[in-house]
Amino acid sequence: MRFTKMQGCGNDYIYINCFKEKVENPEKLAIAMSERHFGVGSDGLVLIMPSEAADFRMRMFNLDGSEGKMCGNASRCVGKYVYERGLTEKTTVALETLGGIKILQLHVKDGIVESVTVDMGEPVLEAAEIPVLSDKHPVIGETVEILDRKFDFTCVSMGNPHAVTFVENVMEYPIEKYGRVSECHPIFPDRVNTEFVEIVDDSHVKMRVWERGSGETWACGTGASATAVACVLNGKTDRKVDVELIGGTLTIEWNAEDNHVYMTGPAEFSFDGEWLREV
Ligand SMILES: N[C@H](CCC[C@H](N)C(=O)O)C(=O)O
Repeated sequence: MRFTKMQGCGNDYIYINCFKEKVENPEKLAIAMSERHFGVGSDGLVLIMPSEAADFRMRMFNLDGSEGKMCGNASRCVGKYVYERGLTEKTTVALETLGGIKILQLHVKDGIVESVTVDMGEPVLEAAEIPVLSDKHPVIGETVEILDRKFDFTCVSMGNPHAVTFVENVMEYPIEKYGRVSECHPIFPDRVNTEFVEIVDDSHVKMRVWERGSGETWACGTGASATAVACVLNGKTDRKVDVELIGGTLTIEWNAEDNHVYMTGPAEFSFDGEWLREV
């Protein structure tokens, strides 16, 4: 089975063109292919599929085999893939996901998709829809005890659940120690993606993420979007903010007119390959 490895800000996935390949058990395949030693090595698996409701459909699976409802970095890579591999000539592409239909704006120069802007839709702030067990609305400053520390979380869904907390010196922060526990904390019935955010100034933050189902990744598009919303809700930044991640920078704008969150960032091919194992 042929596959393509791509990454957006270092959040790397294996992409399979399901117009040509048949995937029987994506959960098992995600686990097998994502494994670094016996497999390809990645943060998970993304299926590019036909859609009845949009131009294309994307299903994404974390490296533990769990299916994510939406993936920001993968949606940009899908946009680049379908255009440069000739599946579409459109530069505005509708992508069906479990988190709804997302509109991708491909920024093309000389036939190459240099970056993509994704309309991530409106942030969801109702506790029950995130979901998080909290009686706050919006869920700002929800104090949760994790190991030896108390964290104040701002919770947002971008189609998938996020818990954002503000820290100092994020690049040195022990996020595995705390992220691994917050991921499975009982107040998050569907588990959660946890973002640790350091404010640099009104339009620039640094963020690291412990992702549900994948552990620390070098970038998270839905997480960067949730981070921008949390920063605005807490009065820490403007509505347009550069989110600096380990693997690169995403520009996020929470538009005051339409309440939509827009994410702009890169997408890159790494290599094509052929998977030879029966899974
Ligand atoms: N781990 C996430 C899915 C991947 C999201 C992230 N890689 C992104 O770019 O948005 C979840 O289970 O909700």
